[in-house]
This record gives sequence, C-alpha cells and structure tokens, in this order.
Amino acid sequence: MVRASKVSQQKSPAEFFAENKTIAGFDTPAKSLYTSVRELVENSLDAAERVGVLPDVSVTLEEISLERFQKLYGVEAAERVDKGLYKDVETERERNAREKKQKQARDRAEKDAKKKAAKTGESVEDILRRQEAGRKAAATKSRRVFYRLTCKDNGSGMPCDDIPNMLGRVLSSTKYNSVMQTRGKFGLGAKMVLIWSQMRVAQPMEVRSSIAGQNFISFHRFNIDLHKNAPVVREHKKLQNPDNWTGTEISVTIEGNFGSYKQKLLKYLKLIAIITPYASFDFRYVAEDEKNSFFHSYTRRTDRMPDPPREAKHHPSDVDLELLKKKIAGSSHKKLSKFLSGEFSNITASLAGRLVTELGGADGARAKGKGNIDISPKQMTDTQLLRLHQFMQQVRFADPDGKDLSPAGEYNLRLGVMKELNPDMVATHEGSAVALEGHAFIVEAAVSIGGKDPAIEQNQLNVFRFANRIPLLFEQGNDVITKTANTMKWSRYKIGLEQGVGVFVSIVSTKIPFKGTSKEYIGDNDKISGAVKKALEQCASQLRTKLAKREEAKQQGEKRKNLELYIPDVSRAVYGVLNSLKDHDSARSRCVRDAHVGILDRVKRGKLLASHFAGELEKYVDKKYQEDGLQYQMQNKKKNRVEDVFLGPLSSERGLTPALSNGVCTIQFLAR
Ligand SMILES: Nc1ncnc2c1ncn2[C@@H]1O[C@H](COP(=O)(O)OP(=O)(O)OP(=O)(O)O)[C@@H](O)[C@H]1O
Repeated sequence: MVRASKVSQQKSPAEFFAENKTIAGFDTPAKSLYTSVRELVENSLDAAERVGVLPDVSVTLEEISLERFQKLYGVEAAERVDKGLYKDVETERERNAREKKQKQARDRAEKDAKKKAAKTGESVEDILRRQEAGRKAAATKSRRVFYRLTCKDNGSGMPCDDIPNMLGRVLSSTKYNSVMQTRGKFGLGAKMVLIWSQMRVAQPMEVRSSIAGQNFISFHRFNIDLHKNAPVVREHKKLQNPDNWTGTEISVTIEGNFGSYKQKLLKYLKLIAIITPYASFDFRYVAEDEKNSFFHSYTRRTDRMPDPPREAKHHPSDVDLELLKKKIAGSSHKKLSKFLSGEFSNITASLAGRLVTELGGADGARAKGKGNIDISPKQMTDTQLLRLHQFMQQVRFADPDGKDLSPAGEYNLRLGVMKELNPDMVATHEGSAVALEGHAFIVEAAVSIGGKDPAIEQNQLNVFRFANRIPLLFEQGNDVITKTANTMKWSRYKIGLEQGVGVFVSIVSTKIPFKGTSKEYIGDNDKISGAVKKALEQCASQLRTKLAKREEAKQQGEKRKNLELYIPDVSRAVYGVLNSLKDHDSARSRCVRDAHVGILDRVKRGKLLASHFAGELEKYVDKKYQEDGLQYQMQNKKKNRVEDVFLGPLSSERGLTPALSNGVCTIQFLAR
C-alpha cells in the first residue's frame, strides 16, 4: 500500500524555475550560454529605448578553462589518492573495452576512407586526418568550460534600491501591470542567468548601474536564496561616476559551450542588428588561446529610432475577474461609468453611459426602480462584479488600434536587411494593426532576393522571425511565420528560389502569444497567419514589378549588345565595298549617285576609314536606346506610374553616402 505523504510542501518560484530551467530556455550549457547573452542584450535594448536613447550595447564573453576556473575560485583538486573513486580513471576492464572499440572504429574509418578515396580521388591519409581533426574538435566541445559574461548598456540604469529585487527575485519586473510592447515580459530572464550561474558556478552576479541625475554608480554583488526567492546581497557600495555615465553593466560567471553555439549566437546578433539598425552592438570574445579571440561590431546605421511604445489601457474584452478586481482596488473613480471609460481602451464616456444603463436594466435595478448601477465600483457586490464581467464579454467593443505599438518601420527594416545582408533586391511592407484577444498587433515584412551573404542560402526560402523586435531562432518549423511563408506560392510572383530568398517577418504586439516562457516561437493562429500572408504578398508583388523591370532592362541591354557586336564587321564590310568602288569610274557612274561621290572621294583620300563607320553606327545605337528609354519613361508617365524612391541617411560611415534610388536608377551623393 502506498501512503500519501502527510507533509505538504511548497516551492518558491525560484526553486521551481531552477528545477525546470528548460522552460526558460536553459537546457544544455551551450544553450544556456546563448540564452544568457540574449536575455541581457534584450534587457539593455528595452532599457535604452524606454528613455529614448540610441542603444549602445557591448557584450564580452571571456573564456575560462576548467583549470583556470579551479585556480580562480580556489577549488583546485587535491592530489588524488584513492584513484578508484574518480570516474575519469579507467578500470582495467574499461580500458580493454575502450581499446577494442577504438580499434573497431579505426578499421571501419579506414575502410570507409578507402571507399571515399576511390570515389573522390582524395588520398586516404587526408580523409583520415580530417576525420581525426573532427574527432578532436568534438572532444574539445565536450570539455567543461566557463565564461565571464558582461553586458553593458547606456540605458535607463536601475534605481540603486531596486537592483537586488529586480535581478535577485524571480518574477519581479518593471514590465508587469502594463499593456505595453516590450521585449521582456515574464520577469524571469536575468534571474535565470543568475540561477544558472548558481547551479554550476556558485558565484554572485555583479551589477554596476547609474540612473540619470545620480552622481554615483551603485555596485551590487548578490545571489538568490532559491528557497526564499529573495536576493542575498554580499556587497553593496557606491562608486564614483566622474563621466556621469547612465546605464547598467551586468557581469556573471556561467558554464557554457561557446563552440557549439557560436554560429547561433552570431546569427542572433546579426538578426538583432537587422531589426535594430539604430543600435550599435559590440561582441568581444576573449579566448584562453589569444588566436581564437575575436571582435564583431555591428554599427549603427541610422539615428532614426522608432517612436517608443506607449503604455496602452486594457481592452475590455481581455479582462478577467481578477484583473477587474485589481483595477477597482487601485482606482479612485466614484462612478462605474467613469471607471470604465478611464481604465479601459475603446470605451468612450458615452459608451460607458450606455453600458451602465444597460447593465442597470439587466441587473434589475432599473426595472425595480432602484435607480441605475452607476455606483462606486468599490461598492459593487461579488454578484454585480460577476455580472459586469460577463456583460463585458458580450459587448462588441471596437478593436484596439495599435497606435501605442512601435514597429521597426519599413525604413529601418529595409536598412537593417541592406546593411547586414546586402541582397540584390528587397521589398518591405508594414501592415495595419489587427486585434487578437484584445491586443493589437502589427506585422511588418521584408523579402529579399539574392546577395552573397552566407546567411541567405541559395535554392531555398530563408525565414527570419522577430517578435517585439527579438529574433526568434528556435522551433523554426513550428512557428506560424515559417508555416505561412512556406505556403506562399512564390512562383506566382515570378520569384524563384535559385538565388536564395530571404523572408523577414516582424510582429509587434502588447501581447505576443509565445509558446512557453523562453519566447522561442509563436504557435498557429489564423489571424496572425492571415496578417503575415498579407504582408508577404505585398512584398512579393513589389518584387514582381521590380523583377519585370529588371528583365525588361536586361532584354534591352542584350539587344543593344547584339547590335554592337555587329558594328565592327558591318563597318569593315561597308568600308571594303566603298574602297573597292573608289577607283572604278564605270562603277562610279552606274552605282553612285552624286551625293555619294564625296564619300568615295573621302575614302580614296583616306579621310574616311572603317573606324569612322563604326563610330557613326555606335552613335546611332546609342541614340536609338536613349530614345527608347525616353519613350519608356513617357509611357510610364502617361500611365501615371509612380516609383518608390528611397533616400538613404546622410552619414559619413563607409559605404553609406546618401543615395536616392528606385528600381531604375540610383543617384549617389558623394560626401566630401
Ligand atoms: N540593463 C538593464 N537596465 C535597466 N533595467 C534593467 C536591465 N536589466 C534588467 N532590468 C530591470 O530588471 C527587470 C527584470 O529583468 P528580467 O530580465 O528578469 O525580466 P524582464 O525583462 O522584465 O522579463 P523577461 O523574463 O521576459 O525577460 C526588468 O523588468 C527591468 O526593469
């Protein structure tokens, strides 16, 4: 018989997430390293944008080998005496088994290498050497490695007293209680970085931060007491701030595996640079072996930051009873109608009046002559509240308009794609706001064709997803954006995949319906899918027009080239005929009209050569194509065709002198 445990147990949120860290994106050491960088970078961007500052974010990742880690933190292993205790010391049996296995693997590899060599012409030795290098690299990847991760920004900074709570207490955030587009959402990310550190490294997090107008930098070192879900501050001091720096620098030591996630991490940074071209990102990797260190800089390409997102009110259709009670408790409205119009979006004063009258009737108050229900919300009984909530679910409210959202904007999206990937062609579109469960969302998209960047693979659709301007890199196949992009009939728009097509979709909303707390993908949803499709179709139609124009220009060019090809032969032939006629008087009288006598004379005197004919023919071809071009433009004018023209930013940075361009031409201003 199994006895039910009599002792009831509770778990703090910190303990829960420590035990279930996978749901927050902290799976393996490699993924945890990636997620840690991501969480800190996204907090930095939120912090800068919140105060309207162009973000400068720098990330440093310093590799710390196991040996150095042990020395650094004084945990060097004592000399081994009882060797049998250690799992990395082989027993006799284990060694024999390993050697046997290795021999079998070697024999197999040799056999395979011989087969491959016969096929490819490569030498067996080369193949084996490469395999050995691969094995060594895999062995390196499986070694335990630690990293000192530091992320510094120029954002809002954090009030000194808030730091331990905001970063050392799970489920604490300044982004709760507001209906607002933010990257952060759960009040979890930075704390998970510390919890991950505590689980493998047990070192505190260090935070330096200063807010505007503060003449010192606050410094904190702290851990989380998982059981109490509370910060444990180990050191707190005020440092001098001679440069009046505002921002935050968070530093933590974690276990990780950069080798396995290097490409993922760099892709993440590239994508975040695409969607935030007004930010500058530095990524410095400091390896144990200096030659493996590197530095990547993603430069700011515009000072035009999207208007920051604004706090919106809750939409009445997305309000549950608990939220209703909370809002009532926190409000000072004396009348229900004022409460409704003051606290919720899409309820005007007149609608609030209608709602209250209707509610009074339905509630029986009006029918019983007890006056209406426009009382203080705080005096409402539980039944009245339940009734109000149900009523709010039945009423048809206008959708939220999305005015408080902050999409990257077509300009930024185009600029980001151009600066990071430099494709041959790109089209962008920003859709209008759509509502989903009381939250507005906007889909913006870019579709690119070609380019040499390895991020765009040829012969396929390369889908890049963003949600609230965060790149989403995992669960690609399950995401609504990928699924929608894959159902598009690209050939209908004359878009072939040969050159590699890039599909960039960014969704912003006051509530992104992520699947899970790790914010990795958005599940299937008809409304989102419909809006994504619409945006992609718009981009695809623009590209079809551009491709048609390019094809037309190409054909013109080819025709011209073909004509030009004949010019030398034709000139030589004409000259040859004239040259043979010049001395035959009978021919002159029979075939040559007066007007041509001069030509023959000039040929005879050597004043007219084949090169002159070639020159004239070239002039003719030139003129013809200028006239055709003019005619083409006139036709377009008649059809009142308007071309999109884009003006690049005035910047002295390399490769970005301002340019006016459309599908036909580019005017480049040279900065002097
Ligand atoms: N670099 C920073 N600058 C200013 N404030 C910060 C910074 N990093 C974190 N914060 C503050 O700490 C809070 C907690 O951050 P945390 O990453 O734990 O959660 P979040 O960003 O609110 O949500 P999510 O778990 O979805 O990322 C944030 O809401 C923010 O107020």
